[in-house]
Amino acid sequence: MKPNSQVVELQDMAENPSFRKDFPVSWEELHRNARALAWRLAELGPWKGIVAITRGGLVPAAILARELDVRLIDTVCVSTYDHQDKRESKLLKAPIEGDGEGWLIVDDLVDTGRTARVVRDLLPKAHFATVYAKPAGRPLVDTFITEVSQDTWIFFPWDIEYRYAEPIAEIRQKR
Ligand SMILES: O=P(O)(O)OC[C@H]1O[C@H](OP(=O)(O)OP(=O)(O)O)[C@H](O)[C@@H]1O
Ligand code: HPA
Ligand SMILES: [Mg+2]
Repeated sequence: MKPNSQVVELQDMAENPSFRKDFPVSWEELHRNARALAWRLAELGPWKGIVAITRGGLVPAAILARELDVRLIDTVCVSTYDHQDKRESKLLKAPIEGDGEGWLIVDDLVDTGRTARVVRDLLPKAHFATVYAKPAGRPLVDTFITEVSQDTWIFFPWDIEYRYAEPIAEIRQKR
């Protein structure tokens, strides 16, 4: 997202027919959900290590690593979106070698599942965990915490800042 452009982005989003609802997530909410994910994953471990899908998976991976006492952390670098526009998934850096058995793959969310499919193909035996899931990507995730509808765009705390919020009545008047 461009700096200082949240209002513009939210208006863009309202005009984007694919994403009709916005779902802003605070740092506290993300932390709480990532810890809830850690409780579930703690029962399924122990884990050899974590593979974080950059960049969105880095913050949840750090929280999970702390909670699960995992010190071995790798990354797989995949880029699929240019803000809300989908592109070809590009693999910029591969993760550990092997089939991923005993490893945890972590991302912030699955949306269409395109990114997840790329990483699952690389590490077919790893356990795939995300904080959020949309219905199209849900079958690709082993463990997640919160489901949101497909027409929702999740705004993560690292992509937003505190701003004046227009009253709902005024937003509705303009539609
Ligand atoms: O299920 P999908 O439709 O593939 O969408 C989910 C992926 O999209 C986002 O990453 P993005 O490509 O925007 O890169 P980023 O994590 O570096 O922001 C998000 O962090 C997931 O990795
Ligand atoms: O809803 C979303 N929010 C942030 N990044 C994303 N990448 C795909 N879908 C989303
Ligand atoms: Mg990502």
